[in-house]
Amino acid sequence: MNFTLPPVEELIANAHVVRLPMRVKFRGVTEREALLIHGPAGWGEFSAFLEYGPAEASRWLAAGIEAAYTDFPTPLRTSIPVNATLPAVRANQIAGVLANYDAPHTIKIKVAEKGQHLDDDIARVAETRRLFPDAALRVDANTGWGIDEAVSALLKLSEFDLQYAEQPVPGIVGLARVRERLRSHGVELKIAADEAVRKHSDPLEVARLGAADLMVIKAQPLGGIQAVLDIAAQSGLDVVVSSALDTSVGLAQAAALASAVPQLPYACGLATGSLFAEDVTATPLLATAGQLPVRRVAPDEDKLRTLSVTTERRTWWEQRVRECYEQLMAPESHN
Ligand SMILES: O=C(O)CCC(=O)C1=CC=C[C@@H](O)[C@@H]1C(=O)O
Ligand SMILES: [Mg+2]
Repeated sequence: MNFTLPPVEELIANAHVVRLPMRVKFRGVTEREALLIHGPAGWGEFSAFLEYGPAEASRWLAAGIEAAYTDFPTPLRTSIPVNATLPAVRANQIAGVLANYDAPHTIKIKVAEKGQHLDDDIARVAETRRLFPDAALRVDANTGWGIDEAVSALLKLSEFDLQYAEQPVPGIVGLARVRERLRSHGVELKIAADEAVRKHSDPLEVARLGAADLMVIKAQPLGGIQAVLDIAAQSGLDVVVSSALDTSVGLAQAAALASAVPQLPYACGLATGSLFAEDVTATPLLATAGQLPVRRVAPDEDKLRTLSVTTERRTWWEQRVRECYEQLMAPESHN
């Protein structure tokens, strides 16, 4: 970390825990909990997914503290081109979900959802292509396929003209295999690494092994803006800055990260504010015509009140902050 950790009691004293309802199920959740930290530089977000243990979640805490205690970097751009994100909904729900985004020019479609089949993915991608004939389409399987399955699925899905496929299979070597196998079929579909970057002990391994064409990078999961800018610079790969399904406070940090990345050849996955039915401010960070503004976000007091969680959940989050803080204080911490 490039800043001194404030005392944990100070973090807890200045924290608010909220729960936001979502318009549509995403990543298996219909509600999203987040702890927001108020600090001298503004607001930060700590919203590691509930199932993550302290080692992984501590990077998210470092990011939240960074946002609350340090200034955002000097922006190289004032707005960020963003994609709409389409959860693994049925084909007849697509138009309704995408109506929550203002004129998207790029759409990321979730595929390989547990309990669904390749036919569902084909129907979803085909219908999205029918509705948006000129949009750039990409798919994200979140490691949901095996190698053979990924190759046959992507051979079929690439008929709809895909910009890239994100994390079709688990691991780093798996990505490289899928990429090679597609090429041996004459399909030059680009492969993006996401989980292989943010969940791996070494986020640069993908780049070192040349396992993917581009990297998805996220502010909270990778420990904050400065940590991610270092990873991006060292990787030498093209990057796509994506959200961690954050509230508008976390999205502001992610947009600040995207604003400071030297090259942004692809739209970023930062339009996820549109997936929420409620946000922490009456002026949430939403995209207009595929562009997201770069600005700080402070939650509204009345939203903090109406969206606040039960005492029991608040206690759970406080305990989690303490456990993650311990990790950040540990001498072996890589953060
Ligand atoms: O990249 C996007 O378009 C939106 C963000 C997004 O897809 C995700 C946000 C949070 C958790 C992840 O499962 C998921 C992703 O895999 O990229
Ligand atoms: Mg992904």
